[in-house]
Amino acid sequence: MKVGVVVFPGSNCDRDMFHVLTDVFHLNAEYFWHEKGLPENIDAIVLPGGFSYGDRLRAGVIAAHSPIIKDVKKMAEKGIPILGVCNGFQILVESGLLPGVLLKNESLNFMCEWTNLIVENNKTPFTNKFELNQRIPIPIANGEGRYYVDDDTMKELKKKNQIVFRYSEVVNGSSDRIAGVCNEDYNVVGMMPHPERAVESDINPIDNRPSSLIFESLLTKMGVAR
Ligand SMILES: NC(=O)CC[C@H](N)C(=O)O
Repeated sequence: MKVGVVVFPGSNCDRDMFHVLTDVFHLNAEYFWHEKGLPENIDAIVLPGGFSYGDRLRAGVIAAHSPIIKDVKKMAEKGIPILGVCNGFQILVESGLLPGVLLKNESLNFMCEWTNLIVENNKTPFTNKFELNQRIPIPIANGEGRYYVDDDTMKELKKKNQIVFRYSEVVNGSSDRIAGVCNEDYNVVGMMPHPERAVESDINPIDNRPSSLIFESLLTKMGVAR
């Protein structure tokens, strides 16, 4: 199986993500520059974090108009697992693949700290190894991390079980403490915290096991034994 890691001008977590996919989880991964198309033989896609186009206008909005997004949308329709992390999540909402928008944190500060997530939906390709309500210690690093949806969309999200992760406490003013959501088919997931910074014990002072389950869920979904 092959995972495509999409790279935009200003992506800066692409190598960390690639390292984790290949060196930690022994997956076959390949970088794809945003101006290119995606080949048919891609089994999963990751949009990594960073500052695409310097977060100009609004984080993720310019990257959402990149040529590669057309192919990402086609893959999403086919049901291929797609994960957006931080700026990747911002790009997924700006491209319309996920509902809502990421606004500046309530504090207006860039926030770089450890948070705790609670798993709210364990039926996605990135959460199938979790128990519901399982806690994930995981770092955030963003300026525009405040997830916002209007009341009607919030009702829909709840009805369709599209809230995947919540912060255990108020972190940045996100609607309903939402840290990650999925599309109606559950195959497209976006999250603000960085699992690729939390799966190795030497850089995770708390517990690297829960974040690892995000990648192990993908392995399970793809039928890759571990
Ligand atoms: N870590 C990242 O992906 C960068 C954060 C993001 N572009 C922001 O500051 O909102």
